[in-house]
Amino acid sequence: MSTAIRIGLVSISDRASDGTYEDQGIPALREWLGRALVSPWEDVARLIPDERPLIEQTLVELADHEGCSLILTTGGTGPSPRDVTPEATLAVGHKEMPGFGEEMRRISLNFVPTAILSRQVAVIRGSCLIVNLPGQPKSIRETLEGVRAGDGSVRHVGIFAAIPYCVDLIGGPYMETDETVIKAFRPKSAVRPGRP
Ligand SMILES: Nc1ncnc2c1ncn2[C@@H]1O[C@H](COP(=O)(O)OP(=O)(O)OP(=O)(O)O)[C@@H](O)[C@H]1O
Ligand SMILES: Nc1nc2c(c(=O)[nH]1)N[C@H]1C(S)=C(S)[C@@H](COP(=O)(O)O)O[C@H]1N2
Repeated sequence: MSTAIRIGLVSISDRASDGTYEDQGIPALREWLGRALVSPWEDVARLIPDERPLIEQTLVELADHEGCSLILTTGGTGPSPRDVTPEATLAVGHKEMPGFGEEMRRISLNFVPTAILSRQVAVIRGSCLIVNLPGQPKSIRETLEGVRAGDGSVRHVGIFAAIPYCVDLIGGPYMETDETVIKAFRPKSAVRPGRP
């Protein structure tokens, strides 16, 4: 039995956190991970406003004290004055992982021309990978799972395909996925015997 990975889910929204509307970020993240992951996992969820010190403090708490190997944030990546998630993420990161942001913007352009307005980044802090997703709840599935053709075949692979191997490389638990949702890619040498 493999160790359950702890995944931080951080919804960053002024209006969801003050009750103006119901938060759909954390439910959407849970729903997608529930379909995508076949190995054990548990989440540590936080709903917070777009306040840079609070975002930094939350990311540090989840990475350093809650034992999260992966944190997914949603919201606050756009150009508005209150959108500061990328700045907070970069401030707590030890190493930037630019490929995630680049690839998410490419994937998202298949859905909306305003994809280029998302300044999303990803970083490694210690043994935790932190990835920003946009705030629109539907963008969670779009970026993690990618683009499908009308017949369900994959046209553009989602960024989650690269996350299990990245977590391996930083010392986290071995994550396995349901390949009908997202196929995790690992080099052959990194695939554990008896596992996909
Ligand atoms: N947590 C959320 N729950 C439900 N819908 C959301 C959430 N976050 C964002 N949205 C929707 O996605 C849109 C774009 O997200 P964005 O992060 O830019 O929010 P915003 O316009 O800065 O406002 P806020 O921070 O108050 O959610 C929002 O205007 C809202 O319609
Ligand atoms: N996949 C996907 N990416 C997306 C979107 C979307 O609907 N789907 N919305 C875009 C829009 S309209 C904005 S303003 C930016 C920033 O969103 P955020 O401030 O909610 O993080 O994400 C962009 N990326």
